[in-house]
This record gives sequence, structure tokens and C-alpha cells, in this order.
Amino acid sequence: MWSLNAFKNFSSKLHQIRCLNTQKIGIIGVPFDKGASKRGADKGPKALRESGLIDEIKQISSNIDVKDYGDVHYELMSSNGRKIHNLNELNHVAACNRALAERIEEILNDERMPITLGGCHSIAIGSISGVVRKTAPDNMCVLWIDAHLDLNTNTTSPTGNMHGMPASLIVKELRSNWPFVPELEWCKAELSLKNFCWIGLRSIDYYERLSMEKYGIKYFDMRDIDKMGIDKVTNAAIKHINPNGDKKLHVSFDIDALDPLFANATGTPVGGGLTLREGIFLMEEVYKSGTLRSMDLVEVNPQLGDARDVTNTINSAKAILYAALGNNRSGNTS
Ligand SMILES: NC(=[NH2+])NCCC[C@H](N)C(=O)O
Ligand SMILES: [Mn+2]
Ligand SMILES: [Mn+2]
Repeated sequence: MWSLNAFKNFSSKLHQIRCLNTQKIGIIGVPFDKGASKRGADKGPKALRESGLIDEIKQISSNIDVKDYGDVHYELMSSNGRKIHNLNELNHVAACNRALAERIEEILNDERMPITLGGCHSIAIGSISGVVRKTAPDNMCVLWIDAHLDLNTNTTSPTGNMHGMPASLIVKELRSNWPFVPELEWCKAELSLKNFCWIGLRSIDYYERLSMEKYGIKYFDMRDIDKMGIDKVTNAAIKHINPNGDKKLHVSFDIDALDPLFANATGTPVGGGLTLREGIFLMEEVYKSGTLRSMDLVEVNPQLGDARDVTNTINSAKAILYAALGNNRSGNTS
């Protein structure tokens, strides 16, 4: 029989251990679709929350402490009326991302891991900018999981849609390819392409291809995954951008990285993508690396496809997120 004191001691020790291991997470929604040509990605955060996201995260482990920061709201900046070539909805994209960067900073100040629910992929401009404000750029690395490279500028983009451009706005190598855009002055191109790796590529525009060669961009496309398998690819990618495991990892996960069989409710689906199991495995390895610091999950569009597509896409997105947070396919113990 334990004395009351011994019991109190034990439970306070247990509490201390729990606190040490607590995974503190902050969820922020970005109901924004103006970087894409199809409407509806702005309904992504609501659809994910309504399908039970927050409660299900809590069920992964009692060590997870999750806070929902709600959605980003923004007001348009007063524009000088000058139009910049081939940047659709620039005012909205700039204002929304500026507001998002501030919310990400707030979440990091609360010592939580920010998880940004898109929204179209243009929101990575703000989410990554927010993280960079709290981390030396050389001290962080980015895994970009996507069918697309999203490295266009306004002069190379075939569409003018800014969800195809976020990566080029945050890296220094492409800074000189951009004109001065006053609306985006707050967004500093500080990261280096050396700290980036792409996984899942299978739809690259002509000028993006040229950049891949010019800058020696590190990537594993779907062919590499076919050849090497997802285990080798994932670990080679993590090792490449973080050889000593001392950098903080940001994962920008575009749901269209998955094959349309598993995620058809998205604006720019491309066949021949990752299976859901490959996506889950990838994120399990990311979790195991112990380096994940922040993450985006973007391009879930509940207005596209039929009801089954929407359910599949939401379930796939949640499974990807849960794997990143340590969900164990053979059951959770704590
Ligand atoms: N985040 C995305 N789904 N991006 C799709 C980009 C498609 C094409 N490369 C473009 O620039 O318009
Ligand atoms: Mn994509
Ligand atoms: Mn993308």
C-alpha cells in the first residue's frame, strides 16, 4: 500500500514528465482561395474542423496540448492603384499573408507548433514568413510536398495565380527575378533553396524546370519514388536538408501531392501521385525525425468533386496531419 505522500509524489513526477513531453500545437485556419483560379479552398478550414479535427488530434496522445487560434482575418491595404503584371488578386494575397505571418509569430511566441490549415497554397508565403521571423533562416529547412513546384514568378507563371508562386517569394536566389512589389514589402526573401527539398513532383512549368537546373534544386519526383520507394526518398530528403538534425523543419503539404484517388477535392489535381499510405508513411518519418517545428496543410477544396471525393479528401488530409503529430497505425498508448 502506498502512503498518501508517496502517491502524491508519484503523481507529481508523472505530471512533470508529461509536461516535459507535451507537444504544444496551435491550429490556425486561413479561409482564403484568391491565389487559385477555382473558388472553394477557403472552405477548407471549416470542413476540416467540422469533421472533428481538433478532438481527434487530442485523441492521438494525452501529451498533446492543442489550441485552436481560429481563422485569419485581414483588411486590404490601401493600394497605390498600380497594377503589377500577372499577379492575380495581389492585394488580397498580400494582405492575407501579412496577417497570417503575424498570427504565426503569436503562436510561436506561445511556444506552440503552428499548423496552418489552408486555403490555397499562396498562404505558405505568410506561414513561412512568420516562422522565419522567429528562426535564423540558416537554422531552418523546408520540405515541400506537392505535385507542383510553386516556384513561378509573375514573369514565368502561365496563369498569374499566386498559389503557383509562394516558394519563389521566400527564397533569396529568386529575389532579383521579382520586380519591386510594394504590397509584399513585408515579405523578406531570406531562405536559401539549399535548405529546401520537394517530394511528389509531376507537373512542372517550363521556366520552373529551368530554375530547377539553374539552382540545382533538390527534389524527388514521382519517378524517384517509383524507383527508390517512399522510405528511402523520405529519409534522403530529410538528411539532405538537415544533415545534422539540428535545423527546424517546416513541412508545406499540398494535398494534391496525393493521387486524385485519395484527394480529388482540390483545385489542380494531377494523376499518378502519392498513395495515401505513402503520404502517411512520409509524415510518420517526419514525426520520427523529431525536427518538425511548423506545418501547412493546403488546397483542400470541399466545393470540388462529389460528396465522396470531399469525404475522401478530408479524411486523407486528417490522416496526413495525424501521422505528422505522432499517430501510430498500430495503436496509441498514452
Ligand atoms: N499550389 C498549387 N496547387 N499550385 C498549382 C500551380 C499550377 C501552375 N504551375 C501555376 O503556376 O499556375
Ligand atoms: Mn500542388
Ligand atoms: Mn502547391
